[in-house]
Amino acid sequence: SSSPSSAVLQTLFQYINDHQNEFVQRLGEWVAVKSDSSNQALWGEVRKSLNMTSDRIQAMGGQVEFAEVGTKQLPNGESVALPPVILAQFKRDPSKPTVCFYGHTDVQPAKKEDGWSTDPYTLTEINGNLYGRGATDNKGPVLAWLHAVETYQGTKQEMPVNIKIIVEGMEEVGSDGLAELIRQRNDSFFSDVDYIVISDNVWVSRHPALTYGTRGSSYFFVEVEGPKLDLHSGVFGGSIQEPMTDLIALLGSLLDNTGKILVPGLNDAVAPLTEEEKKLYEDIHFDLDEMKKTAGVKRFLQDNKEGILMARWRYPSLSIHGIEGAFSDPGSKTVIPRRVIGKFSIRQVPNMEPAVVETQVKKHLEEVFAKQKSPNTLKVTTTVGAKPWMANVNDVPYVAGRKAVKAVFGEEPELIREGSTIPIANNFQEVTGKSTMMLPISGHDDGEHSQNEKISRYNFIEGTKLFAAFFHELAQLQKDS
Ligand SMILES: C[C@H](N)C(=O)N[C@@H](Cc1c[nH]cn1)C(=O)O
Ligand SMILES: [Zn+2]
Ligand SMILES: [Zn+2]
Repeated sequence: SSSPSSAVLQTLFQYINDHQNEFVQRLGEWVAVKSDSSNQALWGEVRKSLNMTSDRIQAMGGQVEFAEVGTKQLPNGESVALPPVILAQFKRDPSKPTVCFYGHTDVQPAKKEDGWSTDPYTLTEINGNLYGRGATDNKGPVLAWLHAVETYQGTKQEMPVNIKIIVEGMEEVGSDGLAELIRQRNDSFFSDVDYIVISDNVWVSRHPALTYGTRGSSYFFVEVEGPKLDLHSGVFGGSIQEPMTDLIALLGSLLDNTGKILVPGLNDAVAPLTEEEKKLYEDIHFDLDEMKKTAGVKRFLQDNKEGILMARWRYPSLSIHGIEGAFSDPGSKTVIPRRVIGKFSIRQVPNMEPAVVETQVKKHLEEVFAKQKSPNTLKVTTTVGAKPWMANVNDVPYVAGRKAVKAVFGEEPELIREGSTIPIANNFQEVTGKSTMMLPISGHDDGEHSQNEKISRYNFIEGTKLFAAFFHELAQLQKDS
């Protein structure tokens, strides 16, 4: 239509189209930084990615504070300073609503030899897709927010909202220190924030979506220690109880072949499924066969859309991730590892409590280990402990989000939940009491955490338009109220 509102949006969208190559090039510069937070040796790169974010914000006239969030104790007892968190803001107009967007510039590990078709740290465009570690999780979306602000400046349009920004570099390992920072700054940085918006998850189909729930997560380390050094299996095999045998028994006791978690009591807390909730799954677009193809699996544990979405969104799941200390190189070394650490995580849903889950898991593992009658020692520790998060889809930012999706994509968004975890989402809501929403721009097949992670040029550029339109729609809602 030719309303003044749509004229503003058309001007913004034109600028984004005209500058898309510049935006993609900048994403390439960001992806080139190996900001893998899981590897402490790469925290310098994490800091570099935060510095690049800060430079961009400052180039647009924003003020940046690098907030220190304390130290992390390493397994060897040493304490190291955590990468800081960016708290940024632009000049404030008290008559306008304030949006604070949150994102992260750290990434999951990636090596070409893991099976990537291109170098993970060289953004490579193939058939409209931009491949690179962090392209979608979460450098692309963070840049898209900044480009949306830049678009208002570039088109000389007045910013319709005030902007605050939080960017961290430790999300992939559980957002160390961030919850405490939010508590400390609740009465200062957050006091004038109206809405917190996160864009760190994916759609479930080719249709745009708004997300109103995420699962929580607890990460477990199960350590079994035996002999004082690795031993020859030809000499000691058969005469000692091997730590790896104990660990396999422990890990094997956690879930069955239907995906059911076998830790006693754990499933009891799960919120019951209501008829009303059941109906919500019917209209979601989700192509089971395409999903199978994308993931390269022969079948899922559930044979219908509703079953798969419920397993992803509203039921807990347990995944075993690895065994530290086990022989994992190619070849056939005949060693008995002296100490092994099994790693698994449990995704948590409403109404589960990470602290209760931790107690249940520890009790279960201790009981299984007791049955092993092992002379070895068992140690169970946890990290992360993130709660699930749920929003009210009638809140103002969801209304603005719907209008913005309509303006950019010409359709209504799907209302979805997310199986992954954004550790800080629940803290934002509980500590600040501010309305928190998730506005994803990443595609359902972007492969977060996988080989060949990507964001499509379409999602990156239309996503930038979505954010620009979101600012506009949010301000319009305030004017209309
Ligand atoms: C959804 C987000 N992009 C993400 O990948 N989050 C991580 C956070 C996490 C949870 N446990 C440890 N890190 C995830 O869901 O794996
Ligand atoms: Zn992420
Ligand atoms: Zn991630």
